[in-house]
Amino acid sequence: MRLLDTVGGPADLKDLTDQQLADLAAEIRDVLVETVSRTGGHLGPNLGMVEITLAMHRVFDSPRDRLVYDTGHQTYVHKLLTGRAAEFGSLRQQGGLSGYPSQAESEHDIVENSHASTSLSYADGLAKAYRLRGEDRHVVALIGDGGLTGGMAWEALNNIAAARDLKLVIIVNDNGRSYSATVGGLATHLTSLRTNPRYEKILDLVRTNLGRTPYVGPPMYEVLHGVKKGLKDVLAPQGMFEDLGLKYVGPVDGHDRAAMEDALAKAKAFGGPVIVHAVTQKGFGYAAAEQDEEDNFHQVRPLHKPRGWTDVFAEELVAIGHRRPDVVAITAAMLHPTGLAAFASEFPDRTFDVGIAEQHAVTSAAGLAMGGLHPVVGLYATFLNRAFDQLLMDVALHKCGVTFVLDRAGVTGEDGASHNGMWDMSLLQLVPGLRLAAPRDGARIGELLNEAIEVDDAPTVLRYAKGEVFPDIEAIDRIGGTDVLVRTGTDVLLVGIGSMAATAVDVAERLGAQGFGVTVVDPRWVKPVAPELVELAGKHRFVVTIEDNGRAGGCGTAIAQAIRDAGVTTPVRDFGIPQRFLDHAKRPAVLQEIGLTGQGLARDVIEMIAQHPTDALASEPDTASGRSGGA
Ligand SMILES: Cc1ncc(C[n+]2csc(CCOP(=O)(O)OP(=O)(O)O)c2C)c(N)n1
Ligand SMILES: CC(=O)[C@@H](O)[C@H](O)COP(=O)(O)O
Ligand SMILES: [Mg+2]
Repeated sequence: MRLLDTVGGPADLKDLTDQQLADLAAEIRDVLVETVSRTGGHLGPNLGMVEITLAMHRVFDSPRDRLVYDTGHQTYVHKLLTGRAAEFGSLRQQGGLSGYPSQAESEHDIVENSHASTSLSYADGLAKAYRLRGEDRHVVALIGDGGLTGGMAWEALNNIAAARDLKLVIIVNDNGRSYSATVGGLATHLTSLRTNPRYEKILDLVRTNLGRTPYVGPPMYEVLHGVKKGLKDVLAPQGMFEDLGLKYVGPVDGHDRAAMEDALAKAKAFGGPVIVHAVTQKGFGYAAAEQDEEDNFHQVRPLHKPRGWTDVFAEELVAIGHRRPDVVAITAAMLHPTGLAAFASEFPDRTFDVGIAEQHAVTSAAGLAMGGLHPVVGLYATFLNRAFDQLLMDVALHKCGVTFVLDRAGVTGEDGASHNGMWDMSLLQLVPGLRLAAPRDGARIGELLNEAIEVDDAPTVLRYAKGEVFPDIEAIDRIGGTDVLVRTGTDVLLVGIGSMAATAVDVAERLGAQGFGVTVVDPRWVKPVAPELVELAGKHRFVVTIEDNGRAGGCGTAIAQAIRDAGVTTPVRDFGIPQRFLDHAKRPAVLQEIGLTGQGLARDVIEMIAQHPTDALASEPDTASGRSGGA
C-alpha cells in the first residue's frame, strides 16, 4: 500500500518519520508525473511544491489556519494531502477535480480565482478578520516569484508591513520562473541572493555544523542568526523586505522539507507578518521538466500541437515587424503562450516583458504610443479585465494607437471559471473610440492585424480563441467591411462573430435543410457596429447574433441597440455564453453544455421562428449546400 493512501488529511502527516516523509514525497512526484502527463495541467509548478506543501501542512493546522495559494495552479500536492488522492486521476476533467482550489471540493480550499498576485490581499483580509474576531488562527499565503511581480502584491505588502500584529506568514516560492524566467528588478534581486555561492556555502556551514550540536546548537544558531543575517547583508544585501518593516526568514532550500518546517515554525512563532523566502526549482525531481527551456513544463503541452490561432498571429507579427520598425511588443510574463516569442527573437530590443503586470503593460503601452511607437500588447482575454481602467483612461482617453491581441478569448474550458475569455467584448463596448475585431480564421487574423496597426489614434483589439485555428472561410461577397459567407434567403440574418462564424455557417445549413433562407455575415470589426448590419437587418425577418463572449453587454446587445436606434423593427435574438461562472471541462464539452453549437443554435432559432408566426413564406434556398454562388 502506498503511504499516500494512508494520508486522509493533514493530521496523518504529523507523525510520519523523516524517511516516511521522503518516501511520501517520492510517491507524490510519481503520481504527479503519471497523472498530469495524461490529464494535462501544471506539472512543473507542482513538482516544485512537494516539500513546501508537506511542511505547510505539518507546521500549520489547515483549515483552522488558512492556506491561500496565489494563482492556485500549484495546489495539486495540497489536494493530494487533503483527502483527494483517490480522485486525483479526474484532474481538470468534466465533473472531476479542478486544476485550482475549489471550495466545493474541500474545506482546505479557499481562493478559486486563478488570476495572479491576489493571495496577499486575501491573506491580509483574512488575518484582519481573525484578529478582529479574536480567533487565534494563522494565515499562510503562498506566492511565486512571478506572482510577486504583480502590482496587487505590493499594494498588499505595503499594508501588511504596517500591521505588525497580523498572524500572517508569506511564503515566497522563488523558482526564478513565471512561464519563462521572471523579469524585473525584484527578480534580479532574488536571483542575486539565490545564486551567491559564498553566501550559500556559509549558510550550509552554519546550518549543518550547528545542527549537529544539540543544546549548544539551537541557541548558538540564534546568536549566529544575526551573523547570518549580517552575512546576508554583506554577501547579498537584501533589505528590501526588511526595509518595508517585514520580518524576513531565508532564503531556505524549498526542497529540504525539514528546513522548510524549521523556517515555518520560526515564522509561526513570531506572531506577526513574516516572509519566508523559499528557493525551489520548477519541475524539481523530473529531469524532463527541469531541463525544459521554454517553461519547465509550466503547462504540460501535447506532443503534437496543431497549428493554432496563436501561431498565425506570431508569424504575422514578425512580418509586420520587418515592415514597421515602429511596432513593438509587450507581454505580461507570457512570451510563448501569447505567440510573442518569435517577434522577441527577431526583434529583442522591441519586445518588453513586464512581468505579471497587465496594468503596467497597458499604461506603459500608452507611453510607448505617446513616444511615437505602435505597441502590440499580447494578453489572454481574461487577464485584460485587470487592466480595464488603464485601457479606458490611459490608452483610449488619450487616443493612443495601441493594438491589443487577446488570445484565449471565449470558452477556454479546462482552466475553469476565471480563465474563460468571456468578458472582453462586453467590457470593450464601453470604451469610446476603441475598435474591436474578431477574426473568424487564420486569414482574417492577418487581414485584421494589418488593418489594426494602421490605426494610430485609437486602441484596436483583436480577439481569438484557444487552440487549433479554424480552416479559412472565404467570403462570397463583401458589403462595406462585412463579409457575406452564405446567402440563401431572407428569413434569418445570422451574424457570426469571430470563431462563431463557422458555427453560424453550420446553423445556416441546418436551417436550410428545414426550408429557411439565411444570410450569414461576419462583420470582422464588431465595434463600432457596422452600418451595413442595420441595413441588412431591415431586409430580413429575424436577426440572430452568435458570439463566444458573455451575453451581458456583448456584441449582440450592441447590434440590437444599433438596429433599434435606426428604427428598424426586425426582432433580434443574441446568443452567447450565459452570464455565469462556468465549471471546468474541455472547450467542446462546455460549448455543448451552454448550447453554443450548430445543432443547439439551429434548434433554438427554429423555436424562435415558430414563436413568431407570420404569413411570409420561407424563402426558397438557392442551393442545397446553403451557400449561393454569389451575386
Ligand atoms: C493576472 C494573471 N496574468 C497572467 C497569468 C498567467 N499565469 C499563470 S501562472 C503564471 C506564472 C506564475 O509564476 P509564479 O507566480 O512564479 O508561480 P510558479 O508557476 O513559478 O510556481 C502566469 C503568468 C495569471 N494566472 N494571472
Ligand atoms: C495558470 C494560468 O493562468 C495558465 O497557465 C493557464 O493554465 C493557461 O493555460 P493555456 O496557456 O494552456 O491556455
Ligand atoms: Mg515562479
